Amino acid sequence: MEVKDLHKKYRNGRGIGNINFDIYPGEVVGLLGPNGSGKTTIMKSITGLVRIDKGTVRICGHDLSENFEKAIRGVGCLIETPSVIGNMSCYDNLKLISRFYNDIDPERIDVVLQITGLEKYRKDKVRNFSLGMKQRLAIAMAIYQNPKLVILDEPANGLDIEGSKELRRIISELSKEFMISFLISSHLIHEIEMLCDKILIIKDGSIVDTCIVQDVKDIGVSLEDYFIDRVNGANKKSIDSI
Ligand SMILES: Nc1ncnc2c1ncn2[C@@H]1O[C@H](COP(=O)(O)OP(=O)(O)OP(=O)(O)O)[C@@H](O)[C@H]1O
Repeated sequence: MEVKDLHKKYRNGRGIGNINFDIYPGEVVGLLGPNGSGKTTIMKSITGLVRIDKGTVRICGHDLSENFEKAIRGVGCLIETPSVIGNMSCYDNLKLISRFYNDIDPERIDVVLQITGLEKYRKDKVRNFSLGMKQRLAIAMAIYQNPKLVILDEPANGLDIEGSKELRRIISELSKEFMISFLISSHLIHEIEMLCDKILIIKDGSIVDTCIVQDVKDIGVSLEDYFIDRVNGANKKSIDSI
């Protein structure tokens, strides 16, 4: 995916501006920034959930504003709370999704249940699921249509240690085995550090830095210190010289 010169201002003057980034196949990219910095607005802008003022978003070669249906077909997303139906079984929630995609063999339901480790709960009512299981089901729903890019807004929120670990396992498997790219926002810096290859640091609606997690580790700086340095506006030399 390719995002160029993206701008979105709400009526109150807040929003995002001059956003540029690429995500390559199989890459896991984190959006890291303080509250109100614009992470959700970026995610909503690139999925057509808010109307952008300026810029281009290309997904799998399709321009989001010119060819919305083709572009969005390549995207699975989980923004805000997972929309699962409690009084239906796990399988039936997926069956409902499958109705939107006549061209996909419904056997894909079994595949996504297996990837997300939910096969043994397939008949269970979702209202009895833990938050981590609901989150896994939401991911199963997001990947049903074989997306090339999955967008997850704060996916580890409220998850316990095991739930977070399982989520990381699923994301890592999908990115490595199926070359699915991910764009993930989080406040949880350690979660982002363990999950992501690349991080976009957002402040006041702009990307103030793009870094490769391994490069930060290689210079011997914690991602936390690196992030604080960037958000506080220190220049690159200050951290490079540590
Ligand atoms: N619908 C809206 N109308 C007006 N202003 C908005 C709207 N949605 C977000 N904003 C403002 O735009 C800015 C960016 O908000 P956004 O929700 O994208 O940030 P965020 O980084 O996702 O925040 P958080 O980490 O708290 O979820 C904030 O100042 C916010 O108050």
